[in-house]
Amino acid sequence: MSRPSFGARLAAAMDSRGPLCVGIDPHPSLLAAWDLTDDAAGLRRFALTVLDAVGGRVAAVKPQSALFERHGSAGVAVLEEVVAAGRETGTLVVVDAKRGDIGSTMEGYADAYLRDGSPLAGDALTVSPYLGFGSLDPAVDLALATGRGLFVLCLTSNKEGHEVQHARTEDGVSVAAAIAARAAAINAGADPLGSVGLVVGATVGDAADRTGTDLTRVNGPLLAPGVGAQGAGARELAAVFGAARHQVLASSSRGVLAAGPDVAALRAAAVRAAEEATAALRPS
Ligand SMILES: O=c1ccn([C@@H]2O[C@H](COP(=O)(O)O)[C@@H](O)[C@H]2O)c(=O)[nH]1
Repeated sequence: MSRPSFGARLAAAMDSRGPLCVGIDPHPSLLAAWDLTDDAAGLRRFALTVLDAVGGRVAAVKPQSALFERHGSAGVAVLEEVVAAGRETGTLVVVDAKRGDIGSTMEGYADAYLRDGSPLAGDALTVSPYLGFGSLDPAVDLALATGRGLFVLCLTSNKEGHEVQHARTEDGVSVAAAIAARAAAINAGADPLGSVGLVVGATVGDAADRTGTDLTRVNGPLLAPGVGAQGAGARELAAVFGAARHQVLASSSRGVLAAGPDVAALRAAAVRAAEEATAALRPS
């Protein structure tokens, strides 16, 4: 039996657990702070501790692939284990690997991260549209066919993102607005939310307005990193997303992970972050 769409599953998860994604980012400095070794065994302990604390309690978790890949095949094996264990908890797993390539090799990435039975396939994948939005077609097709989702980089949280994302295409439309329009076209008619989301940093201030990016028309989830360690909080979430805020999945990694390794303290930090995100994004 086919699973419901990612958009529907995420909407339900955000309604029941709050609009928070906890990033699983095993930075060397955090491993040291948790008294863990900077190797595959340390990664494994770190990531499984985070899942123990927040699995089944938050809408989503987001393992950061780079920090597993830096340990080579042993690190990737841990990422595979974390993806499977995360899905077992019922919390949605967004693999943050920011993949993007020409169409023919994008098929390979889609197969790795979005195919049923692939060990790296979570519930959604972050992808980069900067080889052209159409180059993502293999990922879009496979995600929609398997009930998975994508988060397409649109207005990223880093200070350099504007160099590319605010630039104007030959039609005079900003790159960010063009990406948002392509996602909106794929999501048209989906209820309650489409499965092709965007990444829009909680740190981007009024960039959506300045680039003419209409987030309310995307009809898909908006993954908002930048909460916590990058300086954004409830005020920024409300200001950046305005009328699109009910679509937002706020994401915090170091802001929650700094509370570890104690499981109860991690859980409490995640609950606090989820309450803050709920107050900012879903005011009653
Ligand atoms: O625009 C983006 C896209 C992705 N990220 C990722 O989110 C986390 C942020 O970690 P914090 O510790 O909460 O700063 C990290 O994995 C980034 O690669 C982003 O920050 N901005």
